[in-house]
Amino acid sequence: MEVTKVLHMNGGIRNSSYAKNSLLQQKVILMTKSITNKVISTLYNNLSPGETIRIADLGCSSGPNTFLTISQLIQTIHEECKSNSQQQSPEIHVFLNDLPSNDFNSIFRSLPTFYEDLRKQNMGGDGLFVTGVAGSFYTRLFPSKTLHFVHSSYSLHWLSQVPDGIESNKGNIYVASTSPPSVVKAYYEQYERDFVNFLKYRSKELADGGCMILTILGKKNEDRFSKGACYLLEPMARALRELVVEGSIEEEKVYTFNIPAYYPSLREVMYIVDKEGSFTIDILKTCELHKDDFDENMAQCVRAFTEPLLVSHFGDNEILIDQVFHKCREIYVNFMTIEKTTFTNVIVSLIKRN
Ligand SMILES: C[S@@+](CC[C@H](N)C(=O)[O-])C[C@H]1O[C@@H](n2cnc3c(N)ncnc32)[C@H](O)[C@@H]1O
Repeated sequence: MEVTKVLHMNGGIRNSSYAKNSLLQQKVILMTKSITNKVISTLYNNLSPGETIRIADLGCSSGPNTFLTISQLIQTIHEECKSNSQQQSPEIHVFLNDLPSNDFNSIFRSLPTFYEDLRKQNMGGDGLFVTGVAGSFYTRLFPSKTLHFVHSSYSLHWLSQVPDGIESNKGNIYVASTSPPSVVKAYYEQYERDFVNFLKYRSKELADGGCMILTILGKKNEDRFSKGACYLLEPMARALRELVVEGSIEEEKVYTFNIPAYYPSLREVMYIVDKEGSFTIDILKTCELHKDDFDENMAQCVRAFTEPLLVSHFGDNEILIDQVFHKCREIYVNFMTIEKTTFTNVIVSLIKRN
């Protein structure tokens, strides 16, 4: 599976779209607002007169969350202007990045309404420039020293590829309690390689004093089978195994399906940032979100971010995909009533070392 070609959230605004099934991620963006405000305020106060502030949102996807992130940032800049009695906000250039198969068309179609809403709220719109940037954030995306701020929410747990050497992970689609130690190691090592590349490239692209705030779906502790990730992916693994027993999918097909994602712990994030060395850690913490905090159909939520991967591996068979998620829905209901579902988010605020 070529992840950079295949991976994207379900586009558009149909029932299974990411736009309609991303409440969990929306809650997470709102949770980090105070940290983001603080960082943006500092950046604003350090701008030279007339300087354009350049911000990148990496893994922006499409739908309301894409615009929620930008409007929060713009609002903070406007509030800073007001409190400094400045008549005019600096020009703001926002780069929205995602993989090439992301639904950028939906974003571009929504832009006029977004600008109009900003004007209605007296937050300008004229000095805002939005640019789409298609490409993997595990590669260089921007010229040297051009960005002031990088934001990324719920994207950096995606890997650049399914780790090599995990053929023995049969019947699991991720790191599960029955995965051999070699599989756990391969997943972690792929994560470390990818995150190091991410930090290395961003350190080249950020201007001196530039900052990043990254929110990553993680695990609660060093327990490699920590529940957070299991809540999301284990029901799908069970659904696929049931479909093998029923004869709807070949066993070998399920044995070779693995999700290219890794959910790191706070200590793993800290270790990799320190080891790579381009950034100092300003804030590093975990925040938990409970399923009771948002009303979302988890099977639909998981469908919105995994369907393209399933289609690429099992074929574009709508009946089969419907079957998988029909089973998932039943499994989620049982799974979540037995256990109190909690999602652990690792939030890290980083400042580029000079
Ligand atoms: C769960 S969505 C998060 C979207 C949005 N930031 C939010 O909080 O709702 C993760 C996004 O990261 C993107 N993504 C994953 N790997 C990527 C990569 N290597 N480069 C750029 N985007 C990537 C996916 O395509 C997807 O749109």
